[in-house]
Amino acid sequence: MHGAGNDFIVIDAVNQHIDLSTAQWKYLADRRFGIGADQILVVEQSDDADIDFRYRIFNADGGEVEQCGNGARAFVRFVTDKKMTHKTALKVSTMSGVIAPRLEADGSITVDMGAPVFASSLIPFDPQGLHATTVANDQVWPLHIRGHTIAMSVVSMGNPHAVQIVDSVESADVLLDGPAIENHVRFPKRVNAGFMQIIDRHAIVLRVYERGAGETLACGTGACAAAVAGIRRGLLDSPVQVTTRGGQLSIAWQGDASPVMLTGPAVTVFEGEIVLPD
Ligand SMILES: N[C@H](CCC[C@H](N)C(=O)O)C(=O)O
Repeated sequence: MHGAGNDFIVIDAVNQHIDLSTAQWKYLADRRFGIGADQILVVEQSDDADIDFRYRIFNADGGEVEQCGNGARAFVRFVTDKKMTHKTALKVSTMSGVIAPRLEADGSITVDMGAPVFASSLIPFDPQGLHATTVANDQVWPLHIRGHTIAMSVVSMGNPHAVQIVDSVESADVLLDGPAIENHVRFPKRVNAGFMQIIDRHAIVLRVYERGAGETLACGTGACAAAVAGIRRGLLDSPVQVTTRGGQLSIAWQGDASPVMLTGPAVTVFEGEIVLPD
């Protein structure tokens, strides 16, 4: 499946027992030796009567992570098409809390991704010794990367994001700066690196070098983080249309502790079975 080109293997772990090793997750995600995906999404039963499903996410590097916005839309499409639910509005628990995806009449999917988090310790981000610049309602941090300093907004959507504004996403050094940011010592759990080009107050173009997956064609939580950072900096107004290399996403956020709403497509490409090596 994919959501704006961010591609996933989605596995039903309600009707089969799934307990894979890191090496097996990596094998599944490998585009040459396995099936190939940015992330692997696992659909599990919920042990809470008020929650419809549990949703686990593994990056292509085999690491389990807290949240995946594009994946949440593929999740809804999967459980709906597999008739694992008759609901169109779900409550789904993830490692970072409960999200609420909803299947819209036009086939798009809107996900309440919860409120953004800015406290450094919760990102987690180590600002020690750095002096932030206050820009409207945002704190912008000077991060030293590959011999130059980049002004970063740092925000969590359950997973960590460092977002910078660039003049052009096409000329941005995503493939060199991206991994340097992802693995920067000030992010103890690494970080997703967003490169945002502002078009107007309601539109951006975005590239994201994702933690554990490299550059993807779209990043849902990255689109949320970029829109939130731009709104906080007084440069964007909700809703924000986000153009990614894989398609269009729409983000709505009313500020402060209100939830970030992510809307976009979810497409099933094919399904099948695989015999996993031990
Ligand atoms: N690479 C992310 C997980 C997937 C997020 C992205 N695919 C999305 O749509 O939000 C991380 O390590 O936090």
